[in-house]
Amino acid sequence: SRQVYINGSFFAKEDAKISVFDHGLLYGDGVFEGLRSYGGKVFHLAEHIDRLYESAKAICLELPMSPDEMSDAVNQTVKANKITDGYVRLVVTRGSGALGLDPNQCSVPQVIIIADSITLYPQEYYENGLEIITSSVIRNHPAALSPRIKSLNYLNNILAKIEGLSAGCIEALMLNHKGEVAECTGDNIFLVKGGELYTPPLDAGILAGVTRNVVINLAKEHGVTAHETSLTKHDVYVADECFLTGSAAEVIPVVKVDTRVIGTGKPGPISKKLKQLFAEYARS
Ligand SMILES: Cc1ncc(COP(=O)(O)O)c(CNc2cccc(C(=O)O)c2)c1O
Repeated sequence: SRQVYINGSFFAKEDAKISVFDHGLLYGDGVFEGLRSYGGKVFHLAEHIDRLYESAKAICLELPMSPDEMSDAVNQTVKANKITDGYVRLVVTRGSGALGLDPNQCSVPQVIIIADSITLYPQEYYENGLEIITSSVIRNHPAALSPRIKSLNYLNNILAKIEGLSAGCIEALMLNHKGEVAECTGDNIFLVKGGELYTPPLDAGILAGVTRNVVINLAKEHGVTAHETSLTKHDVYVADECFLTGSAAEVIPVVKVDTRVIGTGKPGPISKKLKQLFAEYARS
Protein backbone atom coordinates (compact mmCIF):
# COMPACT_ATOMS: atom_id res chain seq x y z
CA SER A 1 0.00 0.00 0.00
CA ARG A 2 1.03 3.62 -0.41
CA GLN A 3 3.83 4.79 1.89
CA VAL A 4 3.73 8.48 2.78
CA TYR A 5 6.97 10.16 3.92
CA ILE A 6 6.68 12.51 6.90
CA ASN A 7 9.87 13.94 8.46
CA GLY A 8 12.04 10.93 7.76
CA SER A 9 9.54 8.12 8.42
CA PHE A 10 7.10 6.29 6.18
CA PHE A 11 3.46 5.85 7.10
CA ALA A 12 0.57 3.94 5.53
CA LYS A 13 -1.99 6.33 3.99
CA GLU A 14 -4.43 5.91 6.89
CA ASP A 15 -1.70 6.70 9.43
CA ALA A 16 -0.21 9.64 7.53
CA LYS A 17 -1.34 12.52 9.79
CA ILE A 18 -0.27 15.98 10.90
CA SER A 19 -1.48 18.13 13.78
CA VAL A 20 -4.65 20.20 13.49
CA PHE A 21 -2.45 23.00 14.86
CA ASP A 22 -0.22 22.82 11.78
CA HIS A 23 0.00 26.31 10.24
CA GLY A 24 -0.05 24.69 6.82
CA LEU A 25 -3.66 23.77 7.56
CA LEU A 26 -4.60 26.78 9.68
CA TYR A 27 -3.12 29.49 7.45
CA GLY A 28 -1.83 27.84 4.29
CA ASP A 29 1.60 28.62 5.73
CA GLY A 30 3.88 26.41 3.70
CA VAL A 31 5.25 25.61 0.24
CA PHE A 32 4.89 22.67 -2.16
CA GLU A 33 6.00 21.12 -5.44
CA GLY A 34 4.19 18.88 -7.94
CA LEU A 35 6.62 16.61 -9.85
CA ARG A 36 6.36 13.81 -12.39
CA SER A 37 8.29 10.57 -12.62
CA TYR A 38 8.84 8.79 -15.93
CA GLY A 39 10.33 5.28 -15.99
CA GLY A 40 11.12 5.54 -12.28
CA LYS A 41 13.15 8.74 -12.69
CA VAL A 42 11.83 12.01 -11.23
CA PHE A 43 11.66 14.60 -14.04
CA HIS A 44 13.87 17.70 -13.49
CA LEU A 45 14.08 16.98 -9.75
CA ALA A 46 16.85 19.57 -9.25
CA GLU A 47 14.77 22.42 -10.73
CA HIS A 48 11.80 21.51 -8.53
CA ILE A 49 13.97 21.31 -5.41
CA ASP A 50 15.60 24.65 -6.30
CA ARG A 51 12.16 26.24 -6.67
CA LEU A 52 11.01 24.71 -3.37
CA TYR A 53 13.96 26.27 -1.55
CA GLU A 54 13.35 29.61 -3.29
CA SER A 55 9.68 29.51 -2.24
CA ALA A 56 10.70 28.58 1.33
CA LYS A 57 13.23 31.42 1.49
CA ALA A 58 10.59 33.85 0.19
CA ILE A 59 8.35 33.01 3.19
CA CYS A 60 11.28 32.84 5.66
CA LEU A 61 10.74 29.12 6.19
CA GLU A 62 13.98 27.38 7.13
CA LEU A 63 13.83 23.87 5.63
CA PRO A 64 15.10 21.20 8.06
CA MET A 65 17.34 19.44 5.55
CA SER A 66 19.70 20.24 2.70
CA PRO A 67 18.55 20.23 -0.96
CA ASP A 68 20.46 16.97 -1.48
CA GLU A 69 18.78 15.34 1.52
CA MET A 70 15.40 16.59 0.23
CA SER A 71 16.14 15.12 -3.22
CA ASP A 72 17.10 11.81 -1.61
CA ALA A 73 13.85 11.80 0.39
CA VAL A 74 11.88 12.28 -2.83
CA ASN A 75 13.75 9.44 -4.56
CA GLN A 76 13.33 7.16 -1.53
CA THR A 77 9.58 7.83 -1.52
CA VAL A 78 9.25 7.11 -5.25
CA LYS A 79 11.20 3.86 -4.70
CA ALA A 80 9.23 2.86 -1.59
CA ASN A 81 6.00 3.20 -3.59
CA LYS A 82 7.41 1.38 -6.65
CA ILE A 83 6.31 4.32 -8.80
CA THR A 84 7.54 4.22 -12.41
CA ASP A 85 5.22 6.68 -14.20
CA GLY A 86 3.55 8.78 -11.53
CA TYR A 87 3.20 11.98 -9.61
CA VAL A 88 4.99 13.27 -6.53
CA ARG A 89 3.60 15.91 -4.16
CA LEU A 90 6.23 17.46 -1.93
CA VAL A 91 4.86 19.69 0.86
CA VAL A 92 6.66 21.59 3.63
CA THR A 93 4.50 23.28 6.24
CA ARG A 94 5.55 25.77 8.93
CA GLY A 95 4.61 23.06 11.46
CA SER A 96 2.23 23.10 14.41
CA GLY A 97 2.16 26.01 16.80
CA ALA A 98 -0.07 28.39 18.70
CA LEU A 99 -3.36 29.53 17.19
CA GLY A 100 -1.85 32.92 16.37
CA LEU A 101 -0.25 33.78 13.02
CA ASP A 102 3.23 34.08 14.47
CA PRO A 103 5.42 31.61 12.58
CA ASN A 104 8.00 31.78 15.37
CA GLN A 105 5.50 29.88 17.53
CA CYS A 106 5.90 26.90 15.18
CA SER A 107 8.59 24.43 16.13
CA VAL A 108 9.09 21.68 13.53
CA PRO A 109 8.38 22.13 9.77
CA GLN A 110 6.56 19.09 8.39
CA VAL A 111 8.16 17.60 5.25
CA ILE A 112 5.48 15.50 3.56
CA ILE A 113 6.12 13.49 0.37
CA ILE A 114 3.30 11.65 -1.43
CA ALA A 115 4.07 9.49 -4.47
CA ASP A 116 1.06 8.21 -6.37
CA SER A 117 -0.18 7.25 -9.81
CA ILE A 118 -1.05 10.23 -11.94
CA THR A 119 -4.55 11.28 -12.93
CA LEU A 120 -4.15 13.08 -16.24
CA TYR A 121 -6.51 15.13 -18.36
CA PRO A 122 -8.66 12.80 -20.54
CA GLN A 123 -6.85 11.90 -23.79
CA GLU A 124 -9.55 13.60 -25.89
CA TYR A 125 -8.46 17.01 -24.59
CA TYR A 126 -4.97 16.37 -26.00
CA GLU A 127 -6.44 15.29 -29.34
CA ASN A 128 -9.14 17.95 -29.70
CA GLY A 129 -7.74 20.74 -27.50
CA LEU A 130 -9.17 22.46 -24.45
CA GLU A 131 -11.68 25.27 -24.22
CA ILE A 132 -10.88 27.81 -21.49
CA ILE A 133 -12.32 31.08 -20.23
CA THR A 134 -10.63 34.15 -18.78
CA SER A 135 -11.51 34.30 -15.11
CA SER A 136 -12.62 37.55 -13.46
CA VAL A 137 -10.30 36.50 -10.61
CA ILE A 138 -6.91 38.11 -11.24
CA ARG A 139 -3.66 36.40 -10.28
CA ASN A 140 -2.27 37.43 -6.86
CA HIS A 141 -0.58 40.82 -6.94
CA PRO A 142 3.18 40.19 -6.69
CA ALA A 143 3.39 42.74 -3.83
CA ALA A 144 0.64 40.90 -1.96
CA LEU A 145 1.62 37.26 -2.38
CA SER A 146 3.99 36.66 -5.27
CA PRO A 147 2.82 34.01 -7.73
CA ARG A 148 6.51 33.10 -8.02
CA ILE A 149 6.09 31.39 -4.61
CA LYS A 150 4.51 27.95 -4.95
CA SER A 151 2.78 28.28 -1.59
CA LEU A 152 -0.07 26.29 -0.01
CA ASN A 153 -2.26 29.36 -0.67
CA TYR A 154 -4.04 28.10 -3.77
CA LEU A 155 -7.43 29.76 -3.19
CA ASN A 156 -6.56 32.39 -5.85
CA ASN A 157 -6.19 29.53 -8.34
CA ILE A 158 -9.17 27.59 -6.95
CA LEU A 159 -11.52 30.60 -7.24
CA ALA A 160 -10.53 30.98 -10.89
CA LYS A 161 -10.92 27.23 -11.38
CA ILE A 162 -14.46 27.36 -9.89
CA GLU A 163 -15.35 30.12 -12.36
CA GLY A 164 -13.95 28.06 -15.24
CA LEU A 165 -15.88 24.96 -14.16
CA SER A 166 -19.10 26.98 -13.88
CA ALA A 167 -18.54 27.94 -17.53
CA GLY A 168 -18.03 24.29 -18.45
CA CYS A 169 -14.25 24.61 -18.77
CA ILE A 170 -11.71 22.54 -16.80
CA GLU A 171 -9.05 25.26 -16.95
CA ALA A 172 -9.23 29.05 -16.62
CA LEU A 173 -6.87 31.84 -17.64
CA MET A 174 -5.94 34.52 -15.08
CA LEU A 175 -4.87 38.06 -15.90
CA ASN A 176 -2.48 39.96 -13.62
CA HIS A 177 -3.18 43.21 -11.77
CA LYS A 178 -2.26 45.14 -14.93
CA GLY A 179 -4.84 43.24 -17.00
CA GLU A 180 -2.12 41.35 -18.88
CA VAL A 181 -2.23 37.59 -19.47
CA ALA A 182 -0.54 35.73 -16.57
CA GLU A 183 -1.19 31.98 -16.49
CA CYS A 184 -3.88 29.40 -15.91
CA THR A 185 -4.81 27.93 -12.52
CA GLY A 186 -2.27 25.12 -12.78
CA ASP A 187 -0.36 25.71 -16.02
CA ASN A 188 1.62 28.30 -17.95
CA ILE A 189 0.27 29.58 -21.28
CA PHE A 190 1.95 29.84 -24.69
CA LEU A 191 0.77 31.39 -27.99
CA VAL A 192 2.00 30.65 -31.50
CA LYS A 193 1.94 33.50 -34.05
CA GLY A 194 3.75 33.50 -37.38
CA GLY A 195 5.65 30.34 -36.45
CA GLU A 196 7.07 31.82 -33.25
CA LEU A 197 6.23 31.25 -29.56
CA TYR A 198 5.03 33.93 -27.15
CA THR A 199 4.66 33.46 -23.40
CA PRO A 200 4.33 35.90 -20.46
CA PRO A 201 7.61 36.84 -18.73
CA LEU A 202 8.20 35.90 -15.10
CA ASP A 203 7.62 39.54 -14.07
CA ALA A 204 4.03 39.21 -15.31
CA GLY A 205 3.49 37.58 -11.91
CA ILE A 206 3.46 33.85 -12.72
CA LEU A 207 4.99 30.63 -11.46
CA ALA A 208 8.33 29.95 -13.16
CA GLY A 209 7.13 26.65 -14.57
CA VAL A 210 9.63 23.80 -15.05
CA THR A 211 7.65 22.59 -18.08
CA ARG A 212 7.52 26.18 -19.46
CA ASN A 213 11.30 26.32 -19.30
CA VAL A 214 11.74 22.90 -20.95
CA VAL A 215 9.39 23.88 -23.80
CA ILE A 216 11.21 27.19 -24.39
CA ASN A 217 14.50 25.26 -24.65
CA LEU A 218 13.03 22.48 -26.83
CA ALA A 219 11.59 25.12 -29.18
CA LYS A 220 14.94 26.89 -29.47
CA GLU A 221 16.72 23.58 -30.17
CA HIS A 222 14.27 23.04 -33.03
CA GLY A 223 14.63 26.52 -34.53
CA VAL A 224 11.42 27.97 -33.08
CA THR A 225 12.01 31.37 -31.48
CA ALA A 226 10.35 31.89 -28.10
CA HIS A 227 9.52 35.43 -26.96
CA GLU A 228 8.91 36.06 -23.25
CA THR A 229 6.76 39.18 -23.55
CA SER A 230 3.65 40.70 -22.00
CA LEU A 231 0.48 39.52 -23.72
CA THR A 232 -3.12 40.72 -23.73
CA LYS A 233 -6.38 38.83 -24.18
CA HIS A 234 -6.40 40.23 -27.75
CA ASP A 235 -3.08 38.49 -28.48
CA VAL A 236 -4.69 35.23 -27.31
CA TYR A 237 -7.80 35.65 -29.45
CA VAL A 238 -5.83 36.38 -32.66
CA ALA A 239 -3.13 33.75 -32.08
CA ASP A 240 -2.59 30.99 -34.65
CA GLU A 241 -2.27 28.47 -31.81
CA CYS A 242 -2.40 28.31 -28.01
CA PHE A 243 -1.23 25.64 -25.56
CA LEU A 244 -0.66 25.19 -21.83
CA THR A 245 2.31 23.62 -20.01
CA GLY A 246 2.54 22.04 -16.57
CA SER A 247 3.91 18.96 -14.79
CA ALA A 248 0.46 17.40 -14.69
CA ALA A 249 -0.73 18.51 -18.16
CA GLU A 250 2.67 18.37 -19.95
CA VAL A 251 1.75 20.20 -23.20
CA ILE A 252 -1.97 20.54 -23.93
CA PRO A 253 -3.48 22.50 -26.85
CA VAL A 254 -6.19 25.16 -26.35
CA VAL A 255 -8.62 25.71 -29.25
CA LYS A 256 -11.16 28.14 -27.79
CA VAL A 257 -10.79 31.03 -25.32
CA ASP A 258 -13.81 33.07 -24.16
CA THR A 259 -15.77 31.51 -27.09
CA ARG A 260 -13.17 32.83 -29.61
CA VAL A 261 -11.95 29.94 -31.78
CA ILE A 262 -8.13 29.91 -31.84
CA GLY A 263 -6.68 29.41 -35.35
CA THR A 264 -8.45 26.53 -37.10
CA GLY A 265 -10.17 25.39 -33.88
CA LYS A 266 -7.96 22.29 -33.97
CA PRO A 267 -4.59 21.73 -32.23
CA GLY A 268 -1.99 23.49 -34.42
CA PRO A 269 1.16 22.00 -35.98
CA ILE A 270 3.64 23.69 -33.62
CA SER A 271 1.57 22.77 -30.53
CA LYS A 272 1.42 19.15 -31.70
CA LYS A 273 5.15 19.13 -32.51
CA LEU A 274 6.09 20.50 -29.07
CA LYS A 275 3.69 18.09 -27.36
CA GLN A 276 5.46 15.20 -29.13
CA LEU A 277 8.97 16.60 -28.50
CA PHE A 278 8.17 17.06 -24.81
CA ALA A 279 6.75 13.53 -24.48
CA GLU A 280 9.87 12.05 -26.14
CA TYR A 281 12.22 14.19 -24.05
CA ALA A 282 10.44 13.36 -20.76
CA ARG A 283 10.71 9.64 -21.50
CA SER A 284 14.24 9.73 -22.95
C1 LIG B 1 -0.05 28.35 -10.95
C2 LIG B 1 0.78 27.37 -11.72
N1 LIG B 1 1.36 27.76 -12.86
C3 LIG B 1 2.13 26.92 -13.60
C4 LIG B 1 2.32 25.62 -13.21
C5 LIG B 1 3.20 24.71 -14.05
O1 LIG B 1 4.46 24.61 -13.39
P1 LIG B 1 5.34 23.31 -13.66
O2 LIG B 1 5.58 23.23 -15.15
O3 LIG B 1 6.60 23.55 -12.87
O4 LIG B 1 4.58 22.12 -13.14
C6 LIG B 1 1.77 25.18 -12.01
C7 LIG B 1 2.08 23.80 -11.55
N2 LIG B 1 0.89 23.22 -11.07
C8 LIG B 1 0.77 21.92 -10.87
C9 LIG B 1 1.81 21.07 -11.13
C10 LIG B 1 1.59 19.72 -10.89
C11 LIG B 1 0.35 19.27 -10.41
C12 LIG B 1 -0.63 20.18 -10.17
C13 LIG B 1 -1.94 19.72 -9.65
O5 LIG B 1 -2.95 20.40 -9.99
O6 LIG B 1 -1.95 18.72 -8.93
C14 LIG B 1 -0.45 21.50 -10.41
C15 LIG B 1 0.98 26.05 -11.25
O7 LIG B 1 0.40 25.66 -10.09
